[in-house]
Amino acid sequence: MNKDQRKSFDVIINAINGNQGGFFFVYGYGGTGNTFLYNTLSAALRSKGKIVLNVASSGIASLLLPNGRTVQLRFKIPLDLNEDSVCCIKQGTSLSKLVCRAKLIIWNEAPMLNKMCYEALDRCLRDIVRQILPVIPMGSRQDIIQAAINSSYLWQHCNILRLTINMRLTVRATYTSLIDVSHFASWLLDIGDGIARDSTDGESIVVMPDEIIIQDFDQLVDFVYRKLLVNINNTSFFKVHSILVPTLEVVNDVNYYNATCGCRCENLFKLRYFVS
Ligand SMILES: Nc1ncnc2c1ncn2[C@@H]1O[C@H](COP(=O)(O)OP(=O)(O)OP(=O)(O)O)[C@@H](O)[C@H]1O
Repeated sequence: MNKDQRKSFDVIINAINGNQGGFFFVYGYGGTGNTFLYNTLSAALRSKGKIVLNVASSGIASLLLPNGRTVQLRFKIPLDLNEDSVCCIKQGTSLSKLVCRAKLIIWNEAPMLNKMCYEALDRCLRDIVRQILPVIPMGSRQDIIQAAINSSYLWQHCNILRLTINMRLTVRATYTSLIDVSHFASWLLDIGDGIARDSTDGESIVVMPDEIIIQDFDQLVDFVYRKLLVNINNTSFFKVHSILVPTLEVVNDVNYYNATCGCRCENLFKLRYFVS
């Protein structure tokens, strides 16, 4: 573990070993090793026979944790929430016993959900014991802030632990490429923080450096599916080579390119995102 991960690990493990209880928020942007830390915590506690409940706000995020479940499934959080909602866990059931015996609940991608989810779990637990914000359809900026975890009454009890080292970029970097990598990591952070360019009005134009731009499909397909024809029947090759694109039109363009160059690539996922 790096020093940030070690510090967070120790704070959480000490709180568990000392039976102090606690509510922690691990604050780290993508690649700083959040998942690595959760997996290490789970393994450390489970290896001593302690119960860890790994949950996540989405099905995809739950797959990243050992025995992960969605939070709605694990804690029976109602889908239609209001400020008085509680989880549908009945006293005396095996689920309530499991939750009571758990030493740690790890909630991956927590800020994605409305604060009413945590508050429902909090009420239920009282009875029996730089990420994506919640999606509010057609909601304004104020609506989203109002629904976010840090607007909850629980936030004042939260101990914030920070992860700052981008492990995804540094783990395989050679000593000489570390400087480039750290520049790239801080550029990514500036984009996330909205300070890569002037953004006083909430919008800004970010100029992408030439070296990270792929100009045409030839280059793109060659870059992602190098040695494609050799691996055409190798399913594990396609598990680790995918192209994410912003719109359906680009999916069609890339598929068309692949089809016409004699290659069938079915691993083309589309990703819609909005930059504001
Ligand atoms: N202490 C570490 N030692 C070695 N490798 C590490 C360490 N921490 C993280 N990594 C590696 O760095 C990469 C990114 O880590 P991880 O997936 O945990 O980040 P993350 O913050 O969860 O990212 P994201 O939010 O984008 O999923 C992974 O390949 C992971 O194995």
